[in-house]
Amino acid sequence: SGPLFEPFRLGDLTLPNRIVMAPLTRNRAAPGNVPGPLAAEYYAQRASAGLLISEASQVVPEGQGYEATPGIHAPEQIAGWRTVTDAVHARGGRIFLQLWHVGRISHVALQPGGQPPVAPSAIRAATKTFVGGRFVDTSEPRALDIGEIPGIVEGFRRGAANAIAAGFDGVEVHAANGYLIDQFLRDSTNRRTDAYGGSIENRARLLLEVLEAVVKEVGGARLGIRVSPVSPGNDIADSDPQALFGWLVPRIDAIGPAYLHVIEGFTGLERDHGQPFDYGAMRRAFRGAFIVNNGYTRDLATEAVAEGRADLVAFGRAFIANPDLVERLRRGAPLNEPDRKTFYGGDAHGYTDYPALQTEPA
Ligand SMILES: C=C(C(=O)O)c1ccccc1
Repeated sequence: SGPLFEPFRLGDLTLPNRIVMAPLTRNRAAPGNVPGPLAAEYYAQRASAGLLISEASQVVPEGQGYEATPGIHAPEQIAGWRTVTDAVHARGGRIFLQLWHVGRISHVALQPGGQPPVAPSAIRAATKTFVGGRFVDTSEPRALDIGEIPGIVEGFRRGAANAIAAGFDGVEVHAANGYLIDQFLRDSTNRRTDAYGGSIENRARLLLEVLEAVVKEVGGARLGIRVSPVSPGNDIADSDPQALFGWLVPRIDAIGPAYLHVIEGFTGLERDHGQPFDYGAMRRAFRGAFIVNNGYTRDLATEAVAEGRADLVAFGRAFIANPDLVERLRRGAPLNEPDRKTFYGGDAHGYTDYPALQTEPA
């Protein structure tokens, strides 16, 4: 039934197909930023994916930027995630957790002690976040002191260790979409004059330190990285993304992660957005698995895998609305349309109540 349904070896895992559930923020965590009561059901419903990647989960309290996103830094959060991984494994699934720190994409109301969000430099993002049921302007951040950076790296390492303790099969470092690590990578947001700013090598230092710490903790087989080379979302830009990633990818490759997950174009919008980017060069510079994402259809995904441009294809919105996306793609069945009004926040509606295809009567 086609290239998307060939098994694939990812680290120590055998994925039964090439279809990945992309990380999706759903803002349904319970108080204490614990996974919500429906999270286990939501992920278990989608366990037929080759690989599930969880919603982004903050590694430290100041890494939270939106209401009701789960953490992976407190014991009760680890316990909450354990119910999710147990439910996915009981259905024969495999799941990675996405490790997150939002940096400046936050608001003082979400910050411990109402402090300013942290960032590489004190440059406010021209964007909004969601607090108290309303969209509000992100707050003015403060620049991290160089002495605080080891604490950020430790936060990611600890989060990775906590994710494995919670039963995850691996972790994905979130280096995309204008969040903290991406803010360090780009010269529009990183104006530091110390060893973490200026040259590409300096701007990439935090990411590589995080990857080194996490790979030491969990091993390359259980490590993935997500990047978005040219997406402008969350008010991010760079003067030369091709040079940045041309320098970066061989060094990511040398650390030996199982996969590189690449968002093509503008996250959630057009794939051919703005400046052209040579994704093929990235694919050729990386020896691990290559996951592509953003607006893929069954045909586009089949072509990408058949032509060797990707090993795996991640689907976001399609997985929100189709718990049995794998079966629907296998059959070429029509897909449920996602309801954008219930993407962020709420209850079971638009979360665990999307229908699967009726299986033929036995
Ligand atoms: C973690 C997110 C990302 O990577 O874009 C996110 C956060 C809030 C809403 C949608 C997506």
